[in-house]
Amino acid sequence: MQPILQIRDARRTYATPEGGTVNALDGVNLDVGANEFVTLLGPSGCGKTTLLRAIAGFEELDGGAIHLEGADMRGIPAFRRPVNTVFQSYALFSHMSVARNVAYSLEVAGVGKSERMQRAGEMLDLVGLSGMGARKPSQLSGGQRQRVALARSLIARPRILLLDEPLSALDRQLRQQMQVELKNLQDEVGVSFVFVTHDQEEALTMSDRIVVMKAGQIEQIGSPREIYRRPATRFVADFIGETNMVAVALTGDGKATTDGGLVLAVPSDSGTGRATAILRPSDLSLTAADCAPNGAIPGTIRQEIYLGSELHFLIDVGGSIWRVTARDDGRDYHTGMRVALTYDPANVHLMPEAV
Ligand SMILES: Nc1ncnc2c1ncn2[C@@H]1O[C@H](COP(=O)(O)OP(=O)(O)OP(=O)(O)O)[C@@H](O)[C@H]1O
Repeated sequence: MQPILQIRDARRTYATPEGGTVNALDGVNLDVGANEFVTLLGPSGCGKTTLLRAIAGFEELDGGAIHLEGADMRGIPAFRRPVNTVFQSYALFSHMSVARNVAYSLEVAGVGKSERMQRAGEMLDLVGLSGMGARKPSQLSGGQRQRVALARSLIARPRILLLDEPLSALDRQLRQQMQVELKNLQDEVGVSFVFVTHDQEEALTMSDRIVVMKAGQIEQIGSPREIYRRPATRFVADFIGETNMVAVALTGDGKATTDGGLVLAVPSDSGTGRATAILRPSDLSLTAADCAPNGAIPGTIRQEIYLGSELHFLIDVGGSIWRVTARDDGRDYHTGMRVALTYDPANVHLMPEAV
């Protein structure tokens, strides 16, 4: 099936006031399918917003091409593209009613009032604001205003909705609620979403696929599970959640040896040579040193961090610090205690050492 959005070798260089240049987009390739929720994730300055603005038509590329529904977008102004954008600051018209805000693009397009109001009502139902059309934006909460902005963007039935950190102004609880709602809404309306965030948890929660960017390039594209479980590079492993990374030599018999002489069990088909082994803190379990099974990793608790139902531990393993997340099982673990770490070898992910 033809992708709705095709990006080929997109390049954009900015001249900086300091006299240098920045490659904001440095050869980006990406396809987005119909009804897909794709998230652009990466640290500040990696090029997420530049890519979104190039898709929307607010920014020209220096090289490469963007196709929407098969059509080359070069020279096509923003308002003629089958996309709409939701920004962090929702920029509603404060003097207009909520319904009129939502219907504004239809008003500009000359659609008659009764149809406008009917469609605005449908959109407000969709985003959970039934009956609030007569209010002014100032009479709504932050989360409700963001929903009005969504309704306003969806009313013109774009094929793709671009969302630039739309939840970042909301407090944590509302934000988590809106993450679930936004994903449900996207399923319901069947529009492709390209969502920008630097919040990895948000990306994992909502996306069908995550695009991890670094310095104008794509590091990895994959499902949330692939990105979390099988990071392609150290950068991705580090950026998505907490990680234990250790350099090892694979000995080919389902074993690997760290530079400190520790022997780890790894998946049996792992081959030989140098590699980086990755173990997530939640894949490690903690036991007291005196009841450790064979092959457990010995260590000493350096710090214990209490987080309600979970405990986080920093464990000294032969001079390097490993992170472990454990459920609070009521046992008395304390700083300085000798412990052992156990794990399922199938959960050890191996990466080539160089990346
Ligand atoms: N108009 C501009 N002039 C010069 N440099 C720019 C301009 N716009 C962006 N840049 C630079 O291009 C790079 C990418 O910026 P961009 O806004 O796309 O990053 P981002 O990933 O969206 O970051 P953030 O998460 O902070 O919004 C940055 O190094 C930025 O400083």
